[in-house]
Amino acid sequence: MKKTDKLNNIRNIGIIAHIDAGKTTVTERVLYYTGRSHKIGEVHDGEAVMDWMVDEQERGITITSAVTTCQWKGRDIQVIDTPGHVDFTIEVERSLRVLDGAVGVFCAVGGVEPQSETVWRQADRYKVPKMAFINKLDRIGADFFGTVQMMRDRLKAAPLILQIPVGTEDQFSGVIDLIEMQQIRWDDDTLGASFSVGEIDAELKDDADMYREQLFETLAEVDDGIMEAYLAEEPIDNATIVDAIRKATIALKLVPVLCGSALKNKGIQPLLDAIVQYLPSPLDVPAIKGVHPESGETILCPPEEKAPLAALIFKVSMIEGRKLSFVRVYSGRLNAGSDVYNPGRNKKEKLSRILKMHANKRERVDSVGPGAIVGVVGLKDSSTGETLCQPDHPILLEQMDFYEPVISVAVEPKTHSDQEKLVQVLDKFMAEDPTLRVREDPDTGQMILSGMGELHLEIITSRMQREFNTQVNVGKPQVVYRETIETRATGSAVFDKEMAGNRHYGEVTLTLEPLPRGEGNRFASRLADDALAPALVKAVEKGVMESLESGILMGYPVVDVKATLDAATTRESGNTELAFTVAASMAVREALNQGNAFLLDPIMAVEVIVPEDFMGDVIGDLNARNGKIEAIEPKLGVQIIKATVPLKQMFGYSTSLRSATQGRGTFSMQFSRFDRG
Ligand SMILES: Nc1nc2c(ncn2[C@@H]2O[C@H](COP(=O)(O)OP(=O)(O)OP(=O)(O)O)[C@@H](O)[C@H]2O)c(=O)[nH]1
Repeated sequence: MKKTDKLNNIRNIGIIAHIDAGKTTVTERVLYYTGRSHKIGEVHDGEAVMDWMVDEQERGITITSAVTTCQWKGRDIQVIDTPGHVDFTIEVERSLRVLDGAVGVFCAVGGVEPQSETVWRQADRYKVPKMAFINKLDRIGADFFGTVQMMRDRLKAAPLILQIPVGTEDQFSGVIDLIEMQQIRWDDDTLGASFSVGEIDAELKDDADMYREQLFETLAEVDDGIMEAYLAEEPIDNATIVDAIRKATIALKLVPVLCGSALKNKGIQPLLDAIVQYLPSPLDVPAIKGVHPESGETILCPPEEKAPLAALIFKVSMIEGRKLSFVRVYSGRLNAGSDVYNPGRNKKEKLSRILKMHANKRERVDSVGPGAIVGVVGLKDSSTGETLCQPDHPILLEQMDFYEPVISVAVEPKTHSDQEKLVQVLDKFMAEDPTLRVREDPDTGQMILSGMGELHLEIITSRMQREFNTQVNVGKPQVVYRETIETRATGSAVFDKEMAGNRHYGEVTLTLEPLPRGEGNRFASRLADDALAPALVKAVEKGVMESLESGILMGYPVVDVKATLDAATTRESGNTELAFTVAASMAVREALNQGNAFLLDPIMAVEVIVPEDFMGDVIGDLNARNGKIEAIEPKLGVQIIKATVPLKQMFGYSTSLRSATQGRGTFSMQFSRFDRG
């Protein structure tokens, strides 16, 4: 087989969905029908192959994205299972970075829920071509066409219906394929492994004709060839239709829609066919770009074996005490036993093993090329979001933006032996999860964990106790703030000490001034070039930046300030970097004291969906919580209220919304920015 043929055969896909839409069940069925797993694990029995962490089994939700490779009709499909809870959007983003295509799974009863919208928009942002699978057609209240309409309204997607369901709720028996114009019926006795393809039932023929007509109309709108043939009423063969759909999907113009019931084993094989037919191979997506770490010059990473290596670490997991890094190769080859270079850390690393992943089972391989997504053992220092390349061809792939942790809890070890374990365990968690931050409270000595949301921290503290047998008392969740200053202020400090027989001297005057929100921190020097040795200016900058890591009010990071070095005094000898770093840090603290420091609240973007009747109460409640209403959009009998609200006002919101709307309101929220609360 030619190399390009091999790349053509790869489909790197993710399954994205709202919590409970059925991603795990769909993935399970995919593994079953592709022959990699011989038993269907039901999520509600806590047996699913992908959900292998105890916590996930107990909660029935998928927390960690696991990648798994399977084969379908000669193609390699690599599935990344992504989490649906908004606390874990970072995991979703990480996976989206390395995918070439995605399947959105929707529940036919719940339709497109706010969190599916969030994930869908993230996929849009990364320009990921998508398909949709409308699941749970066997459930009471299932509404296939209603869900398709919601895709138009809520996701602003252009759905292309390729199948219509036959029967609904407990009568759901199969689908009509609108391209082949055939009816597919699944055999319940073989868990859906066998199915028959035959003529469309007479009473469904008219519907099928109408939806096939619609399919052509939709396709003709985005494809000139189809348009011409359609207008001229010429016959269009199926291969041409498939080809046009593939092009439109990859060009992000249309979203092919399929349907079924994963739990009842219906609809999965055509979904696999469609993944292969319509979603892109690594050759079909634009080559990603990186930059040269020094010159900043743009470098393209074509999916070619001969090109220099460019690979991205998108996840790090600690499994059985070993660090396993998940890597996507874009260009070149990754070879077991070889050295790779991490330019972000200026470090060489050795790859000891490359593993193809099947949920928690692994297969060793010697070498992989472009398009591969594999687990790698042996990387010591590299972490999530970093690039691996060849030392003689350094490249930095774009950094991923991480979300701010906004909630924290204090944890206290229960016994002395727990105390010893705690630090090690936390180190492991931090290696896996860049959104988790840990610091020690200087006053109480407690460890403070900060994360993306209450559930995120709950899962971490519960894994700590169960997987690592480290028992802790967990405090109440607290909001994580930032600190900044209101007014410009100056600080001066001298550090003059003899330590271990050496004199250290440094004297610094600097000014802090407020910057607009979201600008971050900056450092500048106003000194003439020869006034202070460059190494000492660097030492001042280091002191400033370190000092800004914890503010004077409550020890939260200080943001949005500019520090300018105004003056520095040296002596004949003893002008050390250490002294200038410490003096700078002391000067910053003085300036913070003078600058009217204040707290910045995490402000959340909140979206509430309520039936019309309850709108007044819900808006009143949001106002009472110091929220700002940004938009109100009516939609099919409900109102979508978009608001920004300080996180500290959102504790207990779900209970209060439930009682204000007789349980009919739903909401989602996401971190927006730090600002005055
Ligand atoms: N009736 C019915 N139930 C289904 C179907 N697919 C999944 N379920 C059930 O819906 C629940 C959620 O399914 P999961 O597969 O865990 O959903 P998920 O989207 O992976 O959820 P998270 O992992 O929590 O994000 C489970 O109880 C499944 O058994 C379906 O086609 N029909």
